[in-house]
Parts: sequence; structure tokens; C-alpha cells
Amino acid sequence: MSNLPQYKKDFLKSAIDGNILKFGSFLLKSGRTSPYFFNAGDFYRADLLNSIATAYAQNIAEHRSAGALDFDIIFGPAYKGIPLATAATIRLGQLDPARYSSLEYSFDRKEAKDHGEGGNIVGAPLKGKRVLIVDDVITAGTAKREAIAKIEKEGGIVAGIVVALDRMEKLPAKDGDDSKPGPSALGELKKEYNLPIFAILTLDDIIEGIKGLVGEEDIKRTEEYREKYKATD
Ligand SMILES: O=P(O)(O)OC[C@H]1O[C@H](OP(=O)(O)OP(=O)(O)O)[C@H](O)[C@@H]1O
Ligand SMILES: O=C(O)c1cc(=O)[nH]c(=O)[nH]1
Repeated sequence: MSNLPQYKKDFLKSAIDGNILKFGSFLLKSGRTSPYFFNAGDFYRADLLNSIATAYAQNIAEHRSAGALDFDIIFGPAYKGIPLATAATIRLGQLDPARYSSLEYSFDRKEAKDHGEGGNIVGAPLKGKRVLIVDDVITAGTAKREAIAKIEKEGGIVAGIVVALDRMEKLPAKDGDDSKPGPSALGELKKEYNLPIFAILTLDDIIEGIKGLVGEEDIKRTEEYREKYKATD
């Protein structure tokens, strides 16, 4: 934790204090069972939402200022990405009004709407724009691939991805044998789509940051999970 920038430390503290980071047994979208879970849906109070919005805004502004990221619009994949992308957009506008007060956002519906305005996308149109995906967690990368496909279908150009947490896991093995070493979901997405992808926190940051704050047994099980699923890159 000591080497993390202050805004990441603050963010991790609010995730622990707000019980967003949980320990137990959780079935993931990938089918893996994890001893820890980061539930971004639990940033549901004004102060907590402000903490995650600030962390995204700092991270995005930093990478953009460094020339590592450029975009016209922020996109939040349904469902949990929606409030996160919205809050990050507001926070960027507050942090640097000269650069971000006209920043746009949009999000998708999981199921297309067949009445009223119809369609799959809510918010600013994506056509011809460079789109930054803001989402909660990357595990196997499936949700990000789905978001990329939706954005491209709308004529948007995916410009990057920022997540709150990179679980640093290897891609699920095609033959189902997860005991073999394998590359990370994040690394493969980066290569395959030639995209900048950033995470505010990684599993390594979390394991370092929870020491002394959560039970020894939870830390041990999380370390064992990391050992089992950690990617080679
Ligand atoms: O990297 P992956 O293995 O794809 O998994 C991680 C994603 O899975 C969950 O989203 P989900 O699609 O369940 O939608 P939700 O936002 O409605 O919870 C979670 O919110 C992450 O975004
Ligand atoms: O992989 C997932 O499904 C997942 C992991 C996690 O820590 N948090 C979450 O919302 N989903």
C-alpha cells in the first residue's frame, strides 16, 4: 500500500471501510469461485460514489495528460458501469473544467428497447467518436469484449479502457484446465485490440492494502486464489 499514490490509497480505504471489498465465497461471471469480491454496486452512498468517481477522474486525467489516452466520450457498460461512468464524467468536469466540461457520456441497455426512442444506447451518440470504456472489474475480459462489440456496432472507435480493479487473472483455459499457466485477460485485450487499458487497483495492491485490516484467514485464501489464477504477464 505504501508505494501507491495517495488517491489510490484513499480509494482502497473507502472500498474497505464501505464494505465494497468482501470476503467469503463468490461465484464469478467466468465460473470461477473467488474468496474475495469487489462489488462496485455498493458504492451507493454519496461519499462512497464520490470516492470512486474521484479515483477514476484522477486516473483518467493523469493518463490523458501523459499522452497515454485520448477520447471524446465515456461509455459505461450495463449495469454497474452506468453510474460509474456517469459519476466519473461529472468528476472530470469538476476537476478540469477547461478540458472536460463538455465531455459526453453514454451507456448501453442489456436488452434493446423497442418503443419510445428505441435502440441499445442511452446518452450521447457514439458514431465517429473515440470512446473510453469505464467499468468496475476485469476478470476474464468477457464483459469488455461485449462492450467493444456494441460500441463498434454503433460506429464508435474504442480508445481505451479504465477499470477500478484488475483481478490479474489468467484467461480461462479453452480446454477447461485452469491449472496451466496463461496470459492475463487485460494483457490479451490490450494486444488484441491495440488499446491502452488501465486499472486503478490490482489484486496485488489489495492484498498489500488489507494486511492488518481483515482476518488472516481471508488474506491467506485470497493469496492462494492469486497463486492459482495469477496470469504469467
Ligand atoms: O472480465 P469479466 O470476466 O467479463 O467479468 C467482470 C465483469 O462481470 C461483471 O459484470 P456483469 O456482466 O455481470 O454485469 P453487471 O454490471 O450487471 O453486474 C462485473 O461487473 C465486471 O464488469
Ligand atoms: O468476475 C466477476 O464476475 C466479478 C468479480 C468481482 O470482484 N466483482 C464483480 O463485480 N464481478
